[in-house]
Amino acid sequence: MTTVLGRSVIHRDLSLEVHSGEVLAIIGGSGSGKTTLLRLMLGLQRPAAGSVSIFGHQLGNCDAADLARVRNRWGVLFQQGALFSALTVFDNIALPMRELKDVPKRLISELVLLKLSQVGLSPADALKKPAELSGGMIKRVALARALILDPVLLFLDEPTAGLDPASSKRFVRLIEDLRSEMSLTVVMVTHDVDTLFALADRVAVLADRRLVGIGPLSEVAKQPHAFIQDFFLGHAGQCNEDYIQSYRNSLRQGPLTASVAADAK
Ligand SMILES: Nc1ncnc2c1ncn2[C@@H]1O[C@H](COP(=O)(O)OP(=O)(O)OP(=O)(O)O)[C@@H](O)[C@H]1O
Repeated sequence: MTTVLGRSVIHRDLSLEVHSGEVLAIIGGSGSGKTTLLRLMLGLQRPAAGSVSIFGHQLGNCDAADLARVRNRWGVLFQQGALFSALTVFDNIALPMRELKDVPKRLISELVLLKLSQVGLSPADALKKPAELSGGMIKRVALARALILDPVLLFLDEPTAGLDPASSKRFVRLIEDLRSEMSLTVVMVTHDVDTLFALADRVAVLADRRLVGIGPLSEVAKQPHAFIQDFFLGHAGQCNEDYIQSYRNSLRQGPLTASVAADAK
């Protein structure tokens, strides 16, 4: 696949496959085309050459009904949460269900409250507006909205950006819990090494308009490309299976409910 924006070639002959059930992380320097790649996968942008296929459908060839069906099988967590400031938490989360039109009101209510509790928020939070929420809570509400249609695929754009280290750890743990509970496939863009250690099964590295590395973190981190070496600088001793496993185990310790309360504004 080749992507051109304006006069610039952003990706040249790039090929990427996402495996069912995995967490694939996309990393790369600023301006390397990570967000553009995500937008291509979401059908928000078209490649100049090549194609994007998802659930057996080629995005460029789908009619509106097929595209809607495909979109209903994925959820997206945008970088800033992208909540509507005029809507309550409840209405923000309910939005994708209301767009389906024929879902009964009572079912919408039940599902919104269920998703709220799944992301560690209380029914009282449903009445709040985004301005009344902490950064960690905004991410949780945005995640609840991304999951409201029970997707099989979840896209995360910089899921921990803007969170302090403790909130970031809590949010990563929540993603991991939900991922295993819901058997999700996850594609995430991140620049945060801790988030990679915590979640990624495979890492894809964008640089020089192409993928300069793809595979398990422990293998990718060994590759000599300058961006990869800079990215993992100071983490060389940690990029091995034993460290990654013990880091993941340490994140799982302690009750989740207590840590959720710490995100409250
Ligand atoms: N609409 C556009 N027209 C022309 N160039 C664009 C457009 N949108 C983005 N670009 C350029 O495409 C390149 C890739 O942008 P993109 O946002 O995908 O990078 P990124 O890796 O996500 O960067 P960051 O980590 O800084 O968010 C950048 O050089 C950007 O300037």
